[in-house]
Amino acid sequence: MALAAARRLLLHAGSRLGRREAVDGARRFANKRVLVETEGPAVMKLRNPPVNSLSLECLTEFTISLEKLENDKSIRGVILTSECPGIFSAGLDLLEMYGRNPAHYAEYWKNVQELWLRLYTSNMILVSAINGASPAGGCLLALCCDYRVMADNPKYTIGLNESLLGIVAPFWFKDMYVNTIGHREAERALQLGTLFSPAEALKVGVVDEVVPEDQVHSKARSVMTKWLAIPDHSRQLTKNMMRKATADNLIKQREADIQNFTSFISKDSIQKSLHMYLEKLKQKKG
Ligand SMILES: CCCC/C=C/CC(=O)SCCNC(=O)CCNC(=O)[C@H](O)C(C)(C)COP(=O)(O)OP(=O)(O)OC[C@H]1O[C@@H](n2cnc3c(N)ncnc32)[C@H](O)[C@@H]1OP(=O)(O)O
Repeated sequence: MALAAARRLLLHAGSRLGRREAVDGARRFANKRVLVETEGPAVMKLRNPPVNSLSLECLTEFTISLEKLENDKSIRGVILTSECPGIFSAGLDLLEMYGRNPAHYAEYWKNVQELWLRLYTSNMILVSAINGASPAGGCLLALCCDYRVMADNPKYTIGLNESLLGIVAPFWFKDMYVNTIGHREAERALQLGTLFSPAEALKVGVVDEVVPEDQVHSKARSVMTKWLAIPDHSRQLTKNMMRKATADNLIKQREADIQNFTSFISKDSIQKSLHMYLEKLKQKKG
C-alpha cells in the first residue's frame, strides 16, 4: 500500500517536473535517480551513485520513467545509459536482499519482476550504451535491450555473476541469457559467474559492439537511427514474436517466483553468503 502511494506521488511529481523543464526549452523529465532526455533520440540515464544499484526507490523511478515514455507516442526508441562514471549498474541492491524481512523481500522482488517485464516487452527500441561495469542485474538491464554497445575499457566487465555471491540467477535471467548467447555458453558462464571483459563479451555475444569509450554514445545514437528506419508495426510484431514465450514463462508464475525468491533469500546460509560478499566489497577498499 505504502509503495503504491509513493508511486502515485512520484508519477505526479514527475509529470509536474517534466512540464517545468519543458518550459525551460530542454525536453526532459527527471526524478531523483533517473534522468530522461527526450530531445532527439530519448536517453534514459541512471544516476543512483555510487554504483547505480537497483534499490527499491531506483526500480520504482525507473519503471515510472519507462511507463511515461511508453505513453508518449512520439517516442519510438530509448538509449539506456548511466551518469555514474565507470559504472553502468552494479545490479540489484544487495542491501534490499540482506537483513530485511520476508515481506520486504517479496515487495522488492515484485518490483524487480515488474521492471524486467516492462523493459523486456517494451514496444520501443531499446539500445544500451554500456559505459561502465555491468554485473548481474546491470547485465540484465542491458540484455533486455535490442542492441548493446559497450565501451572498450578492460576495467569494465559484464555478466551474470550471481553464483560468485552464493546465489542463483532466477530462471528468467537464465532464459534471457540462453536466448542471447546460446545454451552452452550460458550454462558455463552462469555456473562460473563469469564477468566478461568487453572483448570477451563481444566474442560470446553478450554485447553487439565494442567501441572506444568516447564513442559509446554516438555509436548508440547511430544504431538507434538505423533501427528507427524500420517500420514500427513490423519491428514490434517481430520483437513480440521473439520474446513472448520468455516473458510469458514468468507471467504465468509470478507469484510462485516471488515465494521462491523470498524463501531462498531468507535462508540463513544465503544471508551468510551475502554478508561475506558485502564484507569482501568493503575490504576491497582497503
Ligand atoms: C535468487 C536470488 C537472485 C537474486 C539476483 C540478484 C542479481 C543481482 O544483481 S545481485 C547484485 C550483484 N552485484 C554485484 O555483484 C556487484 C557488486 N559490486 C561490485 O562489484 C563493485 O561495487 C563495482 C564493480 C560495481 C564498482 O566497483 P567500485 O570499486 O567502483 O565501487 P565499490 O567501492 O566496490 O562500491 C561502492 C559502494 O557501493 C556498494 N555496492 C556495490 N555494489 C552494490 C550492490 N549491488 N548493492 C548494494 N551496494 C553495492 C559497495 O559495497 C560500496 O559501499 P560502501 O561505500 O558503503 O563500502
